[in-house]
Amino acid sequence: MTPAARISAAIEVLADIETRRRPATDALKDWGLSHRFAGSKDRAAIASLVYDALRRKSSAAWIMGDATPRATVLGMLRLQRGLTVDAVAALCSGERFAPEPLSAAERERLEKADLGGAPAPIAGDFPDWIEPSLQRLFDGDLVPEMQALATRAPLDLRVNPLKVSSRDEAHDALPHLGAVETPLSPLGLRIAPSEDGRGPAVQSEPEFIKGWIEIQDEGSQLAALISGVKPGEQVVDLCAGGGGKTLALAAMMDNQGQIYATDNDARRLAPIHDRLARAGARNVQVRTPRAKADAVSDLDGRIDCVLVDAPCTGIGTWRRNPDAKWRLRPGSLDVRRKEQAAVLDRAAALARPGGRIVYITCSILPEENDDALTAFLERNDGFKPLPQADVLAQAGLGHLSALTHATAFGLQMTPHRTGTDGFFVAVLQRAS
Ligand SMILES: C[S@@+](CC[C@H](N)C(=O)[O-])C[C@H]1O[C@@H](n2cnc3c(N)ncnc32)[C@H](O)[C@@H]1O
Repeated sequence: MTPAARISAAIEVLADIETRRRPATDALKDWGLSHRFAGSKDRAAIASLVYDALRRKSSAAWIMGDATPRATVLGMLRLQRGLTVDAVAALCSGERFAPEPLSAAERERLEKADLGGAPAPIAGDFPDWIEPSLQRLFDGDLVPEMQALATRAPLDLRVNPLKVSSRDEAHDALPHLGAVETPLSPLGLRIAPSEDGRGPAVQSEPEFIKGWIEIQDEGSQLAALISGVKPGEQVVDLCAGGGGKTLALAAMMDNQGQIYATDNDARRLAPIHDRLARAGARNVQVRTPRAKADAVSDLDGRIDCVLVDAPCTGIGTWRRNPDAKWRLRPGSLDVRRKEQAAVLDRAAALARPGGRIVYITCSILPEENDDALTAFLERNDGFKPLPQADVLAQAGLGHLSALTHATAFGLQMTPHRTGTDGFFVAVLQRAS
């Protein structure tokens, strides 16, 4: 397919997403099935155009004065991809499979590409109903923060010390990936986003298969490190899901002590077994829930560290999943808040006297972070939040203090401040 034909296809897919209100992945899959001549490079390039258009949906529509799929894609090419007006016009030749030529009005709009005077939800490309919440956290930085969350994310890897002696060794074994060291996590390697949005096939690399590396955002790596778990501790990973944090914790503990990994959704937990085996993590007991029974009821009051990687809206990962931002509804935030209260209360019973709860979300909404903890502390006396400076110093991550947003109870990472996904972390200690 020509680059122009890919643009026509992206406009078609966006129209499908809008008219049928369906997830981008479904619309892209259907498009691929009904256009079998398109190769994998074409499909990846079209997906990348669609996701970039979703990243900049509001701002692209604003500069074009028009919210149609065509206008959104044209505006995105200018705003997100930095194409000149002539380059956009050359793609819109009107020839076979190419979009129609630019109108005089479209040309004029693209020339100006003016976001001056745009309200924050437009300039920062987010749904306007979350503006008051975001304003509480970001205040004057709201637009740059949200613009950073509308960019493409790099692909981050975590080097696994259970399998490889140093980050350098892993880096040197994978020169063709063009990775560089992440600036904040001592275990991270970073592959910059490619122009066409296609990432390298990391999972096919022999070093991945041998367990030397895992795919994990630097923010998620830091959240695990901030937990400060040590060899010999008793740890529950209460929302272990596919085990991203569990693997990081096992490496921090050098396979000594015990991690109990569980989740209330057995299906989410399923991939953890293969991942643990590949990573050489041997101190993890997976507790798969059976029916409604509590899989960790025997551990109440015995645990040094309960990791709560809570279910959340995932707003902090919008760089990777821009479709989600336009699908978020107040009702889903309410559901997540109830789940957060439930997992926190469950964690409280597991912590031993003097033990700690590490509360993590990949959200930037105060409702899911400090507010959830305020309500928890009101329901559970006997816990107190530990000062972030102390927590970071203990974890050997003092350099994060100046970079992250300090909140009432924890710290907030963001793409703008830390170049990571938007992770929140707070540590609460149970009285001895
Ligand atoms: C953010 S995800 C976990 C990601 C995982 N820790 C990782 O690093 O890959 C949140 C998880 O919480 C689980 N969850 C939701 N409510 C829960 C509950 N009441 N008890 C335990 N797990 C719960 C969800 O099934 C989901 O897998």
